Amino acid sequence: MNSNAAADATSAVPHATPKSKWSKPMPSVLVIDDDRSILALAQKTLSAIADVETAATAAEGLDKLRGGDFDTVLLDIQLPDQNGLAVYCEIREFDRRIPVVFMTIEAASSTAIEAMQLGAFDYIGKPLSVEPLRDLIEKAIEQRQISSVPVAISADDQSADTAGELFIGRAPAMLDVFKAIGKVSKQDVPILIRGESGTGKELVARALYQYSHRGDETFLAVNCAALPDSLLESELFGHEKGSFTGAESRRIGKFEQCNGGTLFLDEIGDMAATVQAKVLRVLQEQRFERVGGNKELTTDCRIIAATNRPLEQMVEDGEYREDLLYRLNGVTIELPPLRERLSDVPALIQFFMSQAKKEFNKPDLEGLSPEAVELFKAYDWPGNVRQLRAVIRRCVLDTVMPVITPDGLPVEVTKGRSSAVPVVRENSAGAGLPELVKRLLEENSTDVYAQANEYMEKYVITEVLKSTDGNQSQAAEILGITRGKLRDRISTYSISLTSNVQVG
Ligand SMILES: Nc1ncnc2c1ncn2[C@@H]1O[C@H](COP(=O)(O)OP(=O)(O)OP(=O)(O)O)[C@@H](O)[C@H]1O
Repeated sequence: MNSNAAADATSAVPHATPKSKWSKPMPSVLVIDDDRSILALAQKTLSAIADVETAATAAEGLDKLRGGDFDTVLLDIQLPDQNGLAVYCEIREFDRRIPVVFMTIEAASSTAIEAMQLGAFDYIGKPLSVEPLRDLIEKAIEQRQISSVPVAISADDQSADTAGELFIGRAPAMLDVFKAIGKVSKQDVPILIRGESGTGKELVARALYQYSHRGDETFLAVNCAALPDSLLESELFGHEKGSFTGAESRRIGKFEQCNGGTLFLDEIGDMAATVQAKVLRVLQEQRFERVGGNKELTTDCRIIAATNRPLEQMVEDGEYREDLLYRLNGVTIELPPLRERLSDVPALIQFFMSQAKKEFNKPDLEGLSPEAVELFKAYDWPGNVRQLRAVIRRCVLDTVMPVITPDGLPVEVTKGRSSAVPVVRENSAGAGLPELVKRLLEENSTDVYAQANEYMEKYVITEVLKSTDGNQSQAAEILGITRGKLRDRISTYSISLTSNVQVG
């Protein structure tokens, strides 16, 4: 593929480099320990590399955490008022990206191992040694930096080299989207992003956040379709201890955590009436109560919502509140499906291919043959950009040749323009598993487990979808996974759906 052509096809919202937490002069570290000598030592050791805040109890620490902007937390595993692991879980609830380093009496204690299993960044044994402590905290801060790389929106074709995600597109409809982002990101109003699954709605939400006045504040995303109604309510608004079976402690919801920040509500159409009413109240009055609580709380949280569902129709059918729809769609950004902006396909191919080439270490890969590109441009991409990305990654992973030709493309793409009724394609799996394992063993493969698992997962999902005539809600229920997870797998494995199931 001509890289210049692809470069030309890449565009951007103008421009101001997105704000980053790292523009602040010093990273900041929170140290929570009831031993004053530890606090003093940490303060002295770390002050050269970070602003250090200290807290002597869990309650004080969590308070400071919520009121601050910390890049790493150094946490004692045994605090007087709360178990360190419980504190850790609350920190994760608040912001999953903050690395937490535990301090333990015995460096290899079982609690420390448990903490690592829960996802802690690392642990360090007491008594603390100055240099290992500084090195570890530096590493943690660096990790935080890496995980906070913003979505870049750039005209630069060095796109794939950028650590963050880029927003590719030059089709007129995408330029309108970029303009809209530029226009409304600084206005503190709710925004509704509409478009089919996989068109990039979450990318738009993150770009809106990064270019807003709240770009240095919290950004949290909730997929409303991924949780059952009762859990969604508690996820969004929190709950009081004992408010329902299993509510063993108070939980702070996303609206509260996100005070001052931006909350992205994905799949906003998938909400029970009770949750719709509570969300509407937050939009109107910024007020809500935790589940099982009487105390009225307030939040200053910008809401960005997304949906691929026909909300107007749902209002007509009595499934969705009209007042909520009007509150949400004051400003709407519409993302066109990929089939309506096929001119963006070459740039997207190049972007995803360069990423995959690096990730899968395929230095000899040159690109896609012109015939293959034509087929990509002729296909209608029912799964939109997410599907295109999954197909490219699969091709790059599978190819043993420097150029990917039509032979290396999935059958739905090579069939030319796909029919309006997509198909659940037969996966020749199931019976083929023993052969696959045998072949992988013969090839001295070192990822037999991953490949066999993928093969099985694809088979199981395809079979269940066939049994439900492509109905995803039923299939998710039968499989015992959320609809969000199912959608993700369908897209990853490029499974196409129909209500009239055929075997390809
Ligand atoms: N214009 C684009 N440029 C680069 N990558 C893109 C673009 N649009 C989408 N993507 C990528 O495609 C994938 C799907 O995008 P995203 O999750 O934003 O879609 P979505 O519309 O929110 O989907 P869903 O409705 O299923 O949640 C992501 O990996 C995203 O980074």
